[in-house]
Amino acid sequence: MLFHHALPNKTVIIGAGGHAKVIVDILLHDPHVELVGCIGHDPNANVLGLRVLGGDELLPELLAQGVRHAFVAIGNNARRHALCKQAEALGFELINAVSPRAYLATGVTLCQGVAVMPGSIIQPDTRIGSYSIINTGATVDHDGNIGTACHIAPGCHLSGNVTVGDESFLGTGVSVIDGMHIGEGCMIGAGAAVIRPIPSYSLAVGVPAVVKRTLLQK
Ligand SMILES: CC(=O)SCCNC(=O)CCNC(=O)[C@H](O)C(C)(C)COP(=O)(O)OP(=O)(O)OC[C@H]1O[C@@H](n2cnc3c(N)ncnc32)[C@H](O)[C@@H]1OP(=O)(O)O
Repeated sequence: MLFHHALPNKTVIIGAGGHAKVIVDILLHDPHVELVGCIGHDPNANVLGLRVLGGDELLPELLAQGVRHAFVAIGNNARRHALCKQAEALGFELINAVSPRAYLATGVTLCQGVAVMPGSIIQPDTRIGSYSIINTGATVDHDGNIGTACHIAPGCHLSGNVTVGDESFLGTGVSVIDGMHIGEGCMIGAGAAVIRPIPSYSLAVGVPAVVKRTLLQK
């Protein structure tokens, strides 16, 4: 009987800041991934010893050299979203970075380019849209629906049946009661408790969360 051992996917990290460090820490332990370096503007950035190769202009050359996989490790939602689209348009396949210390229950769907950090828990039948981040120790309970390019920051707790629209950011430690809908392009301040639906493009803060102002749409 022949055993086929697939070679690890050569992968470039787009981004070289603090968020990239956390992603690299996860992917360094993934046997399916071989990290070739980071894309960033500071050649001296310290990304857990991974080399900063240069700027975005290197991406077509890397692709030609057989680096077909990428992960966009940028914290800002709109910027990450745009860079993910650019990388895909160039021909990269975006991988997921899922910590082995996260718990993903039955029926969880992760789309492309998703980060799931250590200590996070995603409960049954929840969907995490492409390019979203479920950060350290955050929990998303059953039947959740997180849109594209969202960021659920460290220690957030989303109860069952919560939906979050595209590019929304929930700051550290946000709590959301079950069945709530947070629209797209929202920013929810650290420590807020969401007990009423939040309209799209709102900045909401506090316990309970109230809308402070409307944000500019793209
Ligand atoms: C691994 C990582 O590090 S992931 C990154 C995690 N980062 C975070 O969680 C950051 C979360 N960010 C926040 O909470 C910010 O304060 C934001 C985004 C809500 C608001 O930022 P800004 O747009 O700069 O607003 P600004 O600081 O001017 O505050 C606006 C008002 O909201 C209040 N406010 C801001 N943040 C909060 C908050 N978290 N809770 C309660 N009130 C708040 C301010 O006091 C101010 O009130 P005022 O108008 O009565 O004076």
